[in-house]
Amino acid sequence: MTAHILVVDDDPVQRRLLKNAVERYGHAAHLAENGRIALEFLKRNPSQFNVIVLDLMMPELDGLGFLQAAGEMGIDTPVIVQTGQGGIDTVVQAMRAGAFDFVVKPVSPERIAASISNALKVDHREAKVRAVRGDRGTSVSFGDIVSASPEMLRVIDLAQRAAQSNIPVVLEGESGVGKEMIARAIQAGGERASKPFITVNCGAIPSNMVESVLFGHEKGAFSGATERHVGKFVEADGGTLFLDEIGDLPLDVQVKLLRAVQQGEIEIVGAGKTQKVDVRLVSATNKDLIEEVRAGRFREDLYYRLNVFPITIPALRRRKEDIPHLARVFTERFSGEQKLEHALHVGPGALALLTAYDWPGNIRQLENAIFRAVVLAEGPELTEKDFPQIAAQIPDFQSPELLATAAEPLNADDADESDAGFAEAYRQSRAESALAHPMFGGPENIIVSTDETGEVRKLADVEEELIRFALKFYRGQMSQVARKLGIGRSTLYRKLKDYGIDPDDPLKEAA
Ligand SMILES: Nc1ncnc2c1ncn2[C@@H]1O[C@H](COP(=O)(O)OP(=O)(O)OP(=O)(O)O)[C@@H](O)[C@H]1O
Repeated sequence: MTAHILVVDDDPVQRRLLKNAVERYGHAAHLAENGRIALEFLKRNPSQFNVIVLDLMMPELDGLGFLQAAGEMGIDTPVIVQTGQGGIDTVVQAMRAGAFDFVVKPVSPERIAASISNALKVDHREAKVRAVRGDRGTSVSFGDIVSASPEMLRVIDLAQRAAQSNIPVVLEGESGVGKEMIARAIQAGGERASKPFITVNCGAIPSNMVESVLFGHEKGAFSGATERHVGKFVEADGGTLFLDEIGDLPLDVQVKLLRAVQQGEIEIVGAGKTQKVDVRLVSATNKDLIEEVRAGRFREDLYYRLNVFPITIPALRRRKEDIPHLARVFTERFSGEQKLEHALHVGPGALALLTAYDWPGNIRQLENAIFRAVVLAEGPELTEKDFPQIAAQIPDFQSPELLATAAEPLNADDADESDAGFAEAYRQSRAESALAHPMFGGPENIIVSTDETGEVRKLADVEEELIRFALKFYRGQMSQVARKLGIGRSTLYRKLKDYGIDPDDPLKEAA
């Protein structure tokens, strides 16, 4: 099948090279000199192209501007962005804006062809997936939030307490750490669960519109106000208003927000009177708000009003224990959404790689990486080969095949800081496993059926080993362990007692 590829690049040499590469692999190339011209093509015929190859640095409308505008137009053609060396921040932004893949310039014809071929598979299969993803609904409970690290368990504990009252909460954390997810869980876990949850991205609204968006306006309130507009505060009445990127709120609107918080009333633009509202506020920021106060960009009085209950959600690289769990949960979910007959597994190589990476775009970036890997996977297991972009960014990543050598002595000098998480845990758990079960020094994830004399082992011994393994595997999360083993929690506790297993240290032999 001939696919139609739109190449958007302001550099004529690049355009020609990409055109040649695209045509060499049997596709038709269409060329645009910048984002504006590309958008015009799309306006004329939104489904004309199968894949878009987009330069990020362009005059008139750059790559990010194009992605945003295309998203607003509902264009869902997979976009491959081209970036210069070291432009990881822009790549993260591009991925966030919906890009499918990225290639680093200068790009070889083979690399761009492979990326186009992947994007074409997504183009075919993803339409179905998108429909399912769109249906997932927005209701999130605390049970949906994957958390294994002590840091995240603490966040959940604080958030659950906040959910019990109407206390204003500020969620702090980098982009993609899960602030909105926690905000939704707070709403769903409290008495306002059945009431509206309204989100406003304060950073995305033009500053002259913020007041009208938040508080609404009457018809004729200002030139262009041809209709009455209901503001977000009124929409959220009785429920929760999630103010995302609160640090971007203009100072004059901050004064009005302060009144809304202090007195529970708002003034609709052009109405000349106030209106009572009952709104629970959850705010989020990826800025250091106190720093914004010091710099005079955020009102101190509003800061103290909103920040009654601050919760900081750490970046994913600070809680690497969560990565394997998130990876498994996302893989299972996307396998289901893809309607795969059997859910894919995440192999140890992939887990080690994903854990070694620092994820500047946090959980959103991990989720997108797994989504793409599941869509494109060929076999029953995701391996490190399914994450080429991640692998390319950790050139000294140690292949897990090497790590899998059981009693290999640990050499701390080998692992740099980013490797430390899973790779170290993996080696340690293998070493511990070999110590605790010296006769089963084979790969950790194998339960051997015969003992050293060649006879079949006792059922109880195998059961004990499996329970110890499951406790380690699910990091002591008892309800998950019981569920996965297919037994009730009370049965699990009885068995722990019978076998003398300490759930906090499952590999320790009973005294
Ligand atoms: N602990 C978690 N378990 C499962 N999924 C998560 C978790 N945290 C975040 N996610 C998923 O990661 C994605 C990003 O999360 P979310 O939008 O809540 O982040 P955010 O911090 O609000 O990002 P931004 O600041 O960019 O708005 C979402 O798809 C969310 O469902």
